[in-house]
Amino acid sequence: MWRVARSAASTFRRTRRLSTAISAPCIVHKRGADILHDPWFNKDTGFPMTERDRLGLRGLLPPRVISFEQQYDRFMESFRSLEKNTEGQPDSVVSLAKWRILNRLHDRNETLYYRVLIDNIKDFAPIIYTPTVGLVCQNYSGLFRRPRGMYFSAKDKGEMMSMIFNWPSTQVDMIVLTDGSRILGLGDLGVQGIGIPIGKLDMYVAAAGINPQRVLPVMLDVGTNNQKLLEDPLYLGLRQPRLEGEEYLSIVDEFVEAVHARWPKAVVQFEDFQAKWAFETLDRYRKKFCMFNDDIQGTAGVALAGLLGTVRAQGRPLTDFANQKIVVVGAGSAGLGVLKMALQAVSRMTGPSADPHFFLLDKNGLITKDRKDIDPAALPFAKAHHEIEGLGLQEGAGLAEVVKKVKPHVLLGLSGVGGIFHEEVLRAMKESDSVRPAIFAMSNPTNNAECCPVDAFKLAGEDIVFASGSPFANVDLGNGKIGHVNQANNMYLFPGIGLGALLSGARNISDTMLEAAAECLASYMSDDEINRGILYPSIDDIRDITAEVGAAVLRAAVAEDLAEGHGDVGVRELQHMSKEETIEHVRQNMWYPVYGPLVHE
Ligand SMILES: NC(=O)c1ccc[n+]([C@@H]2O[C@H](COP(=O)([O-])OP(=O)(O)OC[C@H]3O[C@@H](n4cnc5c(N)ncnc54)[C@H](O)[C@@H]3O)[C@@H](O)[C@H]2O)c1
Ligand SMILES: O=C(O)C[C@H](O)C(=O)O
Ligand SMILES: [Mg+2]
Repeated sequence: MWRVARSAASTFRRTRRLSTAISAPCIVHKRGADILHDPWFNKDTGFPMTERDRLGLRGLLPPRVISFEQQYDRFMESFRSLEKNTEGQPDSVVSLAKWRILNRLHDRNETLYYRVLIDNIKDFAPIIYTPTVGLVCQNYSGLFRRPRGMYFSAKDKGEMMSMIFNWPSTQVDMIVLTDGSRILGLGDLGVQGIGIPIGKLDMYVAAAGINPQRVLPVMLDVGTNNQKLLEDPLYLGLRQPRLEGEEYLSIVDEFVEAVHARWPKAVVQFEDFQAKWAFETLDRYRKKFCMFNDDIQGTAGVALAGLLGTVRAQGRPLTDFANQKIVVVGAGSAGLGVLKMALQAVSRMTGPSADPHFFLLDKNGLITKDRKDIDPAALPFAKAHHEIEGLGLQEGAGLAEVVKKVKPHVLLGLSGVGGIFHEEVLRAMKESDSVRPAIFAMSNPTNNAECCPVDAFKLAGEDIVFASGSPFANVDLGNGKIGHVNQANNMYLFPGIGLGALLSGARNISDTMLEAAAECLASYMSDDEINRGILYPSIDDIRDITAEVGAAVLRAAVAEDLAEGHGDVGVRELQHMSKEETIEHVRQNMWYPVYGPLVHE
């Protein structure tokens, strides 16, 4: 008989049971082996005898009943031995091995999977989410064993309204949708991009407590322009170039209508669409449905919270944000989203005639009003001749030159280009006009980060504030000093935005709701943390910060008259909740994984 040691290192949290999690019976329409093969209901050896009798499971399992806690410890032990056994092997091999062991558990027993994920989020987020999820997407066709989520392809035109009813769950609250055209900084990965909605929704379950039976990852396969994939005999997506123009939009329209016909109150998050479609679809749907684009809007809020934290770290009042010189590298969905929200923040501080000191670069260098065929979305941030002539800058100036001449307070990268903040650029940041310059290398995954923190602290100086999109270890600066590495990733906001929108029953997601989310994150950190260069909470606290962000978003929806209520809780009730009551209400509505009694019907 195997024995599971109750090791002191067990992370199983007995005290975390939330009152709503104390298991209401769960109705199951299956019996016997069908239950064991359904990860939503399966408890493996954890089925108590009475339940085995009730559900026709007697004899289908070994006789001994193993507790949830023992199962948990056994999984963690196999995970830790896998870590030991793969020591010294290439990072990609180790990461994929870790992803496989977690994915197998996900496929078998969702309750246990989400419990280990929640309790060990710091260790497991980099596997199920960024950066390993990028590697999984790159290798998806080879890794594919079981489907997860739904696939709507260009060949399904005219069928989507009936296809949506193939999804087995009666209720869906949260949908993450991609067309695979810009997966992290890895480009067009076609159908293989489904890994991103799956990873994002895992974060929704772990951070926002969305019931995993009510999430739906979706791939909209309109083809791919990735030649390597088109030539790969194992590629699982449509082997055709991407649809464009009206043909493309008609597919997205049909999907969105089908979803809203079946689940009118589901929140839809658009993720990793190439910039032109990211902006176009956001414009097209945001007033009609409860949706948002995470790369444009979620990222903007997280970056703004970090930028406001940077002002505090400099010992300046928040209103000084209006005077910060910020160089943004990358004028795509993320970079433009950040600048738009930053501009709104400056306008709130200084009035409509705000004149922020933002400099925007894309692959052709500094963007000015002299740029030919300028992207209209970049126009508000393009520099006029008179604004830069004193600095000796002109259209298309390179990054190193811009940094040397502008001496920015903040250098923020959302370019997708690894290492673009090279030595010359980082050394130039040492001459910044700020006492505490900030470097945000926000591109994902790890190899696409604009620089690594070791180089940043070494070349730009130990006083910098540093943030990256993918996780990196803190830097040992010697003399007992630590260079803190923040993870500026939209995971700090999208779960709360989605949860707040859902629980308010918002008709749509307004700028005010998104501002409320960003402000909540910005004010979460104490002065002491900020002084130590810590801009965001530890990922261990992600459930807590998500409850607060969710409440802030909900309250903003109510204040703006966008809320229609959710479930038994109507708008009136939401209106009468204090801030603390709203946070408690949000917490009470977060799903938490425990084995509840199963009742057959
Ligand atoms: N940390 C986060 O939370 C977060 C959120 C969203 C996006 N991202 C990351 O940001 C990156 C960009 O995402 P996006 O959606 O904006 O992509 P995008 O393709 O829409 O935009 C990329 C931009 O970078 C510019 N660029 C390319 N090469 C450049 C170069 N050599 N110098 C300067 N600019 C260059 C392009 O011209 C374009 O404007 C991706 O790596 C993505 O993973 C991170
Ligand atoms: O997925 C992430 O880690 C963040 C962001 O949405 C991205 O596209 O890089
Ligand atoms: Mg994204």
